Amino acid sequence: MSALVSKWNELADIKDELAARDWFMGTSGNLAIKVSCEPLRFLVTASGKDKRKRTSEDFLLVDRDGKAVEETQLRPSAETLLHCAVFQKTAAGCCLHVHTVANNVISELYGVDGKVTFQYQELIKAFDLWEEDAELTIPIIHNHAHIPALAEEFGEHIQADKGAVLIRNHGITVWGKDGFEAKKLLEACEFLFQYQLALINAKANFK
Ligand SMILES: CSCCC(=O)C(=O)COP(=O)(O)O
Ligand SMILES: [Zn+2]
Repeated sequence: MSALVSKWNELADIKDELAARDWFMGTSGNLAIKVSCEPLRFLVTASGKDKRKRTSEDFLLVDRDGKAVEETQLRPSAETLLHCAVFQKTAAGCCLHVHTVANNVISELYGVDGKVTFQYQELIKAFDLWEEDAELTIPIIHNHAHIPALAEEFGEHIQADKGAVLIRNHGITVWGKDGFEAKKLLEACEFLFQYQLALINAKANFK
């Protein structure tokens, strides 16, 4: 099997799993997986599609600038520049972006601080934080309508081969060395967000 087909199938499987969690509401979300380093080529979701459906037109191959490599009617995701930033700056192999109610509410609650921090939570180990007092800090950036500006600010927070950034009242983008790691990090983040919201709610109702 060619690298392209194998990466296509890997990304399609991840897309199905995230769809099963209902993380692609209203055609939101976009996914990317690296196919080659030299030259940089990656598969990215086509823009505006219902990502819960599996079709032969779900992804297209783009270059390091996010431009389609072959003639196609498909448009790369409107947010392809964020995936470009990840693949240009790191050795990551996969980058996932989803909108969920939990990640949007957390981004609004903590948006004024520009970050949200988690400590004494087992699941921060997904980010290789093993010390008992370790903290996971996720930056929260402004939701610039101008995608190059969004990608610029996003890029300032890409400091390792794995990471996560919240975009205020928009969604989260995570990346990791491969599809398995990126999905693990995304699930860990969503767990932490849901926990935090449940805790705030429980405390408000605690007599
Ligand atoms: C309808 S959601 C608005 C665009 C967005 O934020 C998103 O994640 C999906 O855009 P795409 O171009 O990747 O379909
Ligand atoms: Zn989005």
